[in-house]
Amino acid sequence: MRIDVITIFPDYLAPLREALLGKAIERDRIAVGVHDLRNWTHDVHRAVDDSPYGGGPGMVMKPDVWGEALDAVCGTAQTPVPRLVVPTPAGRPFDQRTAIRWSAEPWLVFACGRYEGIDQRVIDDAATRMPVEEVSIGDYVLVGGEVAALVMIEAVARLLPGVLGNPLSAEQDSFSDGLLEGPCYTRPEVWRGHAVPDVLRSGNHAAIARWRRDQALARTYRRRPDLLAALPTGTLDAADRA
Ligand SMILES: Nc1ccccc1-c1cnco1
Repeated sequence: MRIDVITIFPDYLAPLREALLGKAIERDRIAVGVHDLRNWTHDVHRAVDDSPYGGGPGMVMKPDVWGEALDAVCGTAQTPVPRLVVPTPAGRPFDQRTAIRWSAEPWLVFACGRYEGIDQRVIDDAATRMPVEEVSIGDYVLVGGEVAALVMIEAVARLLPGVLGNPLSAEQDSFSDGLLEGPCYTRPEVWRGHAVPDVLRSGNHAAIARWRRDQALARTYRRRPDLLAALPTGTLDAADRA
C-alpha cells in the first residue's frame, strides 16, 4: 500500500516513522509520502487560506492551492487511482469496518484541512476523478485533520500483512468479533492484593475461552450496548445468552 498525506504541518506526521509502522515502512510493506501544502502556493506569503464567502468566523483553505497539490500528488490521468480521504468533523464515522475496507486499497491520499475547512469545490472536483470519502474519527473538534489521519493510518496499516508482529492480534482485538475486548492480565499472579482470575490459570482452555467471551459480552453490554444491537443475527449462541 501507498499512503500520501498533504498537510501544512508535515512534522505532525513524524509519528508514522516510529515503532511498528516505521519498521513496516523501512521494509517497504507501506510507502508513505508527506507533502507540505505550501509547496503549491505562489505568493510571497505562501497563503493557503482566505476569508469565507458569506462571512463568518475563521478562514477557508484555498481551492487553487489544494487543486494543484492534489493534481501533483494524485496525478490527473494515471493509474491506479487513489482513494482520497478528507478528515472532517462533518464526515461519516470512521470505524473498524472502514479500516478493513481501506486495507485492501493500493493507494490512500489523506488531505488534512485546518481552519474552518477546505473549499468544498476541491472535494467536488476531486470526486470527478477519484473516490473521495469525508470521514470523522469522533464527535469532538480538533484543530486540524493531521491527528485524525494518524489515527486512521494506524488503524489501516496494522491490518496489512507484515506490519504487526503477531497477525493473530489483528483478528482477536476489540471489534474483530463485534464485541469489546474483555480484561487482560499478566504476571505477577497477585499484585497489590489483586489476584488474577483463577480460570485464567486453570489450563482449561475451553473454560478460559468461555470466561473471556462472557467478559467481552458483559463489558460490551455495559459500555457499548449499541454494538450488541448491531451484531449480525445469529452471532450470539445459546451459551452467550445463558
Ligand atoms: N475536528 C476536525 C478539524 C479538522 C479536520 C478534522 C477534524 C475531525 C475529524 N474527526 C473529528 O474531527
